[in-house]
Amino acid sequence: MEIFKTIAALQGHLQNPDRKKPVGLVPTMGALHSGHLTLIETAKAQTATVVCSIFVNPTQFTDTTDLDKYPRPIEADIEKLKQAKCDILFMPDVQEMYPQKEYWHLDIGEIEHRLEGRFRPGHYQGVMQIVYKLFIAVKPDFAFFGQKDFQQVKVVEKMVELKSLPVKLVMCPIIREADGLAMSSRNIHLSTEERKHALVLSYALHQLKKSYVKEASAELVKEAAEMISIEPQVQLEYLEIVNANNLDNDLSDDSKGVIALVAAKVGKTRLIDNMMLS
Ligand SMILES: Nc1ncnc2c1ncn2[C@@H]1O[C@H](COP(=O)(O)OP(=O)(O)OP(=O)(O)O)[C@@H](O)[C@H]1O
Ligand SMILES: CC(C)(CO)[C@@H](O)C(=O)[O-]
Ligand code: BAL
Repeated sequence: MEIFKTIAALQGHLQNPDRKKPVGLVPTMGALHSGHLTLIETAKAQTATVVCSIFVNPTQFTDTTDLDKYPRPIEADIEKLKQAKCDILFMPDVQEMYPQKEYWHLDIGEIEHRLEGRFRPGHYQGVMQIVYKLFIAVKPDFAFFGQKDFQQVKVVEKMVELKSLPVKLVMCPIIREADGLAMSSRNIHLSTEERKHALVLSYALHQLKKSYVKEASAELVKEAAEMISIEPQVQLEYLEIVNANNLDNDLSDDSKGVIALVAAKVGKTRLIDNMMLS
């Protein structure tokens, strides 16, 4: 695996005529787990050169403590990527990606402000800013994202459309621990007790999936939210059933599916999860 820390070195390498196309990009913030490795595996199956980026992007953090304590086990990450036979690792520092202070704003409408956007205002502008920079640096034919960050996929989709970027997005399924907890780099912050309480999130989503009928969705959300709220150390931020096409509460045209999304703090750790219901 080749490792690059600068855009110039990465581009020099990618422009080599021996470099096989298509190129697939897997953007991450590191602290890699099986969810990330599944993205790499999918990228390997669908493209000829796989670039994984590891960059803890400061502009998408709305909480400085969250940024400071974000796990950064870089040596272990490099080892995992080598074992997964990733072709290229791009791991720039903050100075490389943001050599100067710059303004970014792209109006993508309501989709930015719903759900995560309500609790992390400005988060998706930061995500779009860095994903745009990565797309310009790597020029991938395909980019791979996890369904765990479903709203992020929708946001990036909108950016790709508005900026007319020649990249195809591939969304990969959520990888879970054996007991149902969605894998997340932030799970390592959970104590043993909190880890048990966190299970209520995936359990509530499974219950919603089992009992989902469109007409009863408000009632079902209320019941599931109550179940989450009574779990010790779990503070629910949102639980919503929305149209998977536009994240709107209007389910009248549900031809692109319906999805339940949840976010909660478990102790001090903020977790998200979601599940398609139809
Ligand atoms: N459990 C998972 N299953 C599938 N994809 C995942 C999973 N967890 C993360 N991803 C995807 O990996 C990519 C990089 O995510 P990131 O590095 O932020 O990891 P994370 O585990 O989501 O971390 P965080 O704790 O910050 O949410 C994103 O596209 C994300 O959706
Ligand atoms: C896409 C991403 C790597 C941008 O920093 C990040 O939001 C993430 O890890 O999902
Ligand atoms: N996985 C999304 C990145 C973030 O939480 O900032």
